[in-house]
Amino acid sequence: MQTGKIGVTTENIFPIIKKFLYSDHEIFLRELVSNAVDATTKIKVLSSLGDYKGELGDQTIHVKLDEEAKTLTISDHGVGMTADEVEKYINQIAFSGAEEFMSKHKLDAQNIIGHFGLGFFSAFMVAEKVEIVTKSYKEGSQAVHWECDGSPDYTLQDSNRETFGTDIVLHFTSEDAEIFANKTKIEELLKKYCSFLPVAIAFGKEQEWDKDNKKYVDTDKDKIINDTKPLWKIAPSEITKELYDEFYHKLYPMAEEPLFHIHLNVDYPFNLTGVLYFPKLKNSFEFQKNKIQLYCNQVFVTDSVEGIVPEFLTLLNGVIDSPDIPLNVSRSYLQSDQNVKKISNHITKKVADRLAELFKSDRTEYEKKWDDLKIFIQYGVISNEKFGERAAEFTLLKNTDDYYYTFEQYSDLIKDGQTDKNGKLVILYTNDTIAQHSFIEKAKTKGYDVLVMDSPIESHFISFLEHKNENWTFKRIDADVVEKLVEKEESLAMALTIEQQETLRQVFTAALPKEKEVIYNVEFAALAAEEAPVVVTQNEFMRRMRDMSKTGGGYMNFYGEMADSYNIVVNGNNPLITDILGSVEKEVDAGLTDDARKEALSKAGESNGKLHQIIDLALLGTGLLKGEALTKFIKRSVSMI
Ligand SMILES: Nc1ncnc2c1ncn2[C@@H]1O[C@H](COP(=O)(O)OP(=O)(O)OP(=O)(O)O)[C@@H](O)[C@H]1O
Repeated sequence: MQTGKIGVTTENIFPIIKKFLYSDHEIFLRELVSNAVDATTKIKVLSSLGDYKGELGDQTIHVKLDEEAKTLTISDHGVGMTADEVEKYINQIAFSGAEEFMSKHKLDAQNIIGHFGLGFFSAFMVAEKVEIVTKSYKEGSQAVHWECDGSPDYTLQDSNRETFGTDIVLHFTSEDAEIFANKTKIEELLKKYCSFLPVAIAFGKEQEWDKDNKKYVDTDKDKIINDTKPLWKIAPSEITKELYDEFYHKLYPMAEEPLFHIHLNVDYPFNLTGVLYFPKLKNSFEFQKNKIQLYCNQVFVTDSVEGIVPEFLTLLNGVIDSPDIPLNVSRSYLQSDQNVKKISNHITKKVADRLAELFKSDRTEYEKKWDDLKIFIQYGVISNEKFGERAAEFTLLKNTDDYYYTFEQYSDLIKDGQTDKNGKLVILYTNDTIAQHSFIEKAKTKGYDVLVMDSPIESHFISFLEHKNENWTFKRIDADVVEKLVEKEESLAMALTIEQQETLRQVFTAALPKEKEVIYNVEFAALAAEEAPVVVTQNEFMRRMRDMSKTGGGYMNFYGEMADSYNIVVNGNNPLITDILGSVEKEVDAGLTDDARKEALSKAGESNGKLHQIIDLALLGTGLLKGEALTKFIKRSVSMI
């Protein structure tokens, strides 16, 4: 057996690091500013421990762009480096001085950003040459000047720099200079990645309006681009609602007031701080996703948290900050990271806790917010089992009179009147109180309660609830005639024989509008004589599958492609129906052969004005009478008058 070490030479690995270290070239700035922040934090720590006894001075980090020379300089007043340290931390890739510093001074991950000892080299993704001019804070240190042109060869020599700290100078490649040697671009990147870093970062000067020249001019004052103590790092007890709202508007300038917030603050078993906001979702969620910003020690990492937090939580807004979310790695790694999983479970729990607390402490207020919260909670219930279990206590159902009920309260309310002959609880709902008005009225007259269920994912939610509660069945209010919505033992006798129903079916079919996109099925029901002669309903199952296919996908697409189908329910006990039957029977000779009879019945149907009128009225009542059929109806009605 032979053992050995695989040889990795810098000549081979360096170009790979340069090219593939990060997918996004712009993060070089994040890395270099983070290093400057780390160096500044270190000197502060050393000073507080008494290991550094001198003055700290102004610690602002300066970022300077020379558009002409195509250079960018990042200057800090941090610990600096001795020649030996440059040798160790810079010349040896993947040796992190940050890690070493933390273990030496027994700090946890909360203070220092760097971990991997790779970030500095991201400079070579955009620069053809990088210089470091640095002087260590240690007494008697010699300042040094390091320079490297992107090949593994570097030079290191003494420098005459007098103050401790570090300047990193990037000379952009001509290609990258086109993008990055631009003030607006650098400012945009600093705002994106560094807005909440804990040390002040200056870029350019504050401007003021020059009345004489009518333009903005630079003042002497440095422009600080960041907020060094962001809200999520402040103890909740010190923050007023106004401050939370103000911070929200800083993050999302165009957004409406949020509904409420959750302040996250965990230090065991992982570190997590943050503030999450519930936006007003109304009844849509398409444009709301991906607004949570993820930070690692106040450094912006990403705003696409999909895969990192559960899907439904991406509807929330706000900031999550955790040093336990690794900065320098790919998304696929992030998703499988154990810490990320724990964090995501924790947030789910916190969100559920907060909702439960709001519900318990002020139900009236909670009910007022329900319409804006509903879609979030429904989405959570469907997609996240743990959340679903918790949400049973604070999920509400709203009826057409704007009363709100928990599941338990609602089933108590309707169980006497709306249990069918098989012992199932029939929950009636509408998704459109205006279009389904006549159905709702009928149901109410019968003593039924009707829920308003109109979110875009309502069909999924309803199917989910039916799946969880075997004893529940949901029916949209136009799924059937009111007498059949909740089926009871006793039903009225039907005045029509089977043969008469068959005759009428053919007559009705001939009179119905012929549309490509719509299928009508003629059915008979034994309703009270004074009920409408014809009612149009839509089968619950088919309709729901079609609705779900619009928001769902997968096998449900099959339903989405099918034509709309409606039931034309004929009230066999209404005198108008017996009247139409009488006139048809008079018209069609009883002794005809089957085919001839069929034809004669069709003719009789097509030419029967009364029949057309009752069908059209029923279609009109459900908003289905359109186009040519509507024009004919109006003409016919006028001539009748
Ligand atoms: N501005 C600076 N001042 C002082 N030391 C620095 C500075 N920049 C880099 N260093 C030293 O060089 C080391 C390597 O930096 P590098 O950015 O490559 O890695 P890191 O910050 O440790 O980790 P990460 O890869 O997570 O950024 C740092 O840990 C630090 O000791």
